[in-house]
Amino acid sequence: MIGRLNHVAIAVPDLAAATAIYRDTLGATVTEATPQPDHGVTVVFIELPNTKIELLEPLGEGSPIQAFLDRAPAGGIHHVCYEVEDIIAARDRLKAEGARVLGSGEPKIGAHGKPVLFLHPKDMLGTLVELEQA
Ligand SMILES: CC[C@@H](C(=O)O)C(=O)SCCNC(=O)CCNC(=O)[C@H](O)C(C)(C)COP(=O)(O)OP(=O)(O)OC[C@H]1O[C@@H](n2cnc3c(N)ncnc32)[C@H](O)[C@@H]1OP(=O)(O)O
Ligand SMILES: [Co+2]
Repeated sequence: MIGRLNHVAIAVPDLAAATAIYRDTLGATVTEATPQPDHGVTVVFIELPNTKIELLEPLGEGSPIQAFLDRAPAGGIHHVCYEVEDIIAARDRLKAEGARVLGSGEPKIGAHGKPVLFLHPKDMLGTLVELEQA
C-alpha cells in the first residue's frame, strides 16, 4: 500500500539555525520557511536527490510538536512520510487493522497541497507516520 518515502521530518527549536546547518554546512538545497498555521508548525524542506528532509519549528499555541521538543530540546527525528495512491482507502484499511488515525480522522491539506493523515506512533513501532496522497 505505501509507496515512496516523501520525507523524514526533524523537529527543531530554531528553524533558521537548523536551515543554516543543512544549507551552509551540508551544502543542501533548502526552501523558504513556510508557516503552516493549520498544522501549528513552520516548515523548511531540504531537497535531496532521492527524498526530502522536513525541518519543523513550533508555530503558535498548542503546536503538536511542542511536547516532543520539551522532551528533546535539541530536536530530533519526529516522523516519516510515505506516499499512498488513495488516502481514504489507506485510512480505512489501517483502521480496520487497528491502527489509530490521529485528529478527526479526516485528511488535512499538508505542506505539498495534498491530503495528509497521521498514525499514532504506538501503533507504528514507536514512529509517528504521516501518509500523503501521491
Ligand atoms: C506541515 C504539514 C505536515 C506535512 O505536510 O508534512 C506535517 O508534517 S505537520 C507535523 C506536525 N503535526 C503532527 O505531528 C500531527 C500529528 N501529531 C500529533 O497528533 C501529536 O504530536 C501526537 C503524535 C499525538 C503526540 O502528541 P504529544 O502530546 O506530543 O504526546 P503524547 O503524550 O500524546 O504522546 C504519547 C506517546 O507517544 C510518544 N510520541 C509522541 N510523539 C512522538 C513522535 N513524534 N515519535 C515517536 N513517539 C512519539 C510519546 O513519547 C508518548 O510515549 P509514552 O511516554 O511512552 O507514552
Ligand atoms: Co510531514
